[in-house]
Amino acid sequence: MSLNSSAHLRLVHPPQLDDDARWAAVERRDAAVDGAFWSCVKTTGVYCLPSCSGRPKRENVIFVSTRAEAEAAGFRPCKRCRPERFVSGALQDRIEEIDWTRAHDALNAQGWAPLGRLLSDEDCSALIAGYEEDARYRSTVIMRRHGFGEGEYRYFTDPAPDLVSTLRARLYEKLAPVANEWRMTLKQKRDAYPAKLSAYRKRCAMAGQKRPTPLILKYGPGDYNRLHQDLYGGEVFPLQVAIVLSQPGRDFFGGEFVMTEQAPRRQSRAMVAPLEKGSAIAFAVNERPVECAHGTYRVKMRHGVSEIRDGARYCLGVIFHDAL
Ligand SMILES: O=C(O)CCC(=O)C(=O)O
Ligand SMILES: [Fe+2]
Repeated sequence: MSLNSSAHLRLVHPPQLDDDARWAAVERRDAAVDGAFWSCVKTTGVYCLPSCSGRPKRENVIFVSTRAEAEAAGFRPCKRCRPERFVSGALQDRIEEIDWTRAHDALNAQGWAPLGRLLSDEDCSALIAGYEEDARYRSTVIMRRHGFGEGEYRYFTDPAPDLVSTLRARLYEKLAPVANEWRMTLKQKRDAYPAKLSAYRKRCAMAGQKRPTPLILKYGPGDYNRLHQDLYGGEVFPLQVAIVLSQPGRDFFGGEFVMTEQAPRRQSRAMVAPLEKGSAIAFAVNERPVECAHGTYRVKMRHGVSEIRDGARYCLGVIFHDAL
């Protein structure tokens, strides 16, 4: 099975349609142009795929080219056609389409940011099927043996499949500016994070951290992941990404992605991130700065997964520093 995300491309270069052609496509409910544009319905406040079964009036519809534009204008995803679930095109383009300004604001405000759907059903299935292929992995961890929880995970060997390498390299570039901002705010002595993952991995290697950290986790009924921090040595990139590969409420029940934050002299706060199949979350690995009237303080974050009550839950973890 191919893990190359271009194997199931639908629209690599969406045709540039004028508004009349867009409206004609909406009238025919043309799934072939899904992803090429989005129709926002002023009367209902939702935005839709061209193939949506809804029947808006022409005068109530405006067209936009990206979901970020629709959301910025205050429109919500339609409950019928679920435009937030739609994925197509090259993975790089999906990553570009994320509203990174909003993600950066969320990371600064709460230490985590939903990135929306990044992987297609086919991507998720390929990664899950690949879990059984020993040659892809450098090691397997049975969580109980280390007191990490119940379940297991496997670290990809180098080079990881295209999909995983692309995700890691491109997401790194988007998150490095936040990492550098946090480094400055927290007055850390470490050098600036380079713009490219390849340069950062060289730095990890100089610190003796040479083993790749992207992994797939697999949980069954009764399994869970204790609150933890993914630190693998002194070299730390302060953000990481997780992508759930199974659909909650169908493939598994329970198994929520949980985070806690510990501020100085405060009780911990718990946060739960809603994650659908294929959707990604970026979050703080260990510390993040919080600015207040008196200056800046440091908050510690941990993450884990609540008990899976039934079914199977797989997750792709993308950590940017390598391991000792
Ligand atoms: O299974 C999950 O959602 C959490 C995975 C995790 O701990 C990680 O990606 O670092
Ligand atoms: Fe983790």
